[in-house]
Amino acid sequence: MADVFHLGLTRDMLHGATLAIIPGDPERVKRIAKLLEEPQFLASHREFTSYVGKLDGQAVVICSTGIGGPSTSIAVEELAQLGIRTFLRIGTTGAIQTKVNVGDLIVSQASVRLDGASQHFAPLEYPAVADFSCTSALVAAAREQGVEPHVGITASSDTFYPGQERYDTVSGRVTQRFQGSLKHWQELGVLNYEMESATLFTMCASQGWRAACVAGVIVNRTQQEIPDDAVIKATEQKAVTVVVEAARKLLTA
Ligand SMILES: O=P(O)(O)O[C@H]1O[C@H](CO)[C@@H](O)[C@H]1O
Ligand SMILES: O=c1cc[nH]c(=O)[nH]1
Repeated sequence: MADVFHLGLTRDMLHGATLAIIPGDPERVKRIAKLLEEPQFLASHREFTSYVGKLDGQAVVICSTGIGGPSTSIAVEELAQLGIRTFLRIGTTGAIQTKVNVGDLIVSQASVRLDGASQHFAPLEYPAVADFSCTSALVAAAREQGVEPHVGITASSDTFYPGQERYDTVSGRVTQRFQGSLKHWQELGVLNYEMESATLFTMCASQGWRAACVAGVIVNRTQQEIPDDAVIKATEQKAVTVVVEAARKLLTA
């Protein structure tokens, strides 16, 4: 029987791992696992697919979070119940600054809390901030791959469409709160939109766990809306390599 409600995992299955790599997309889990030693499929329930493997002999878990804060909060809580204390998110993202190109990587230092789930962990005044050592490991790992990541603030939204001020919907409607918000975030220096980091950072910082986030830029909202499949694949792979090498650094530090 599983030790936790949703993930279908027991503590024994994790082989003592304290670090997890957490993509949003379940399909990405296997691609990450291929870069580990002795990768082993663990479970697949709902949006949560998990593998365990090793980096330099130390156990690492990979578990998808699904899209958005609520499912991320479940994955992170249940992984923490099983002993995980460091969470490295690897995602995809839409940039909103002209200086950021499709194919670039963004490491989030902190996130604007446009989600709901983070408010179930700490009040809105509390910052959604990444762990410094994990963030530094992501930046160092990227540089070692010859990639200079953008490091800065991310807007983390519960919704892909209105919360990220997309008008290309059936109704074409964006509620008042978000009308003009993309421009406002641009002016405030926000780099990008994604959907999980605010929940992840808030729940981890407020409970003494470490979290960081690297994301591959698959669209730039100042240029185009629909991403190219080949670009998605290549960009994701770049971010996957960086997150695995960052995990290795943190495990051997
Ligand atoms: O590629 P993932 O990790 O899922 O991340 C991004 O992609 C999804 C939206 O398409 C959201 O989850 C967003 O945060
Ligand atoms: O624009 C984008 C692209 C990926 N993920 C998001 O949340 N937004």
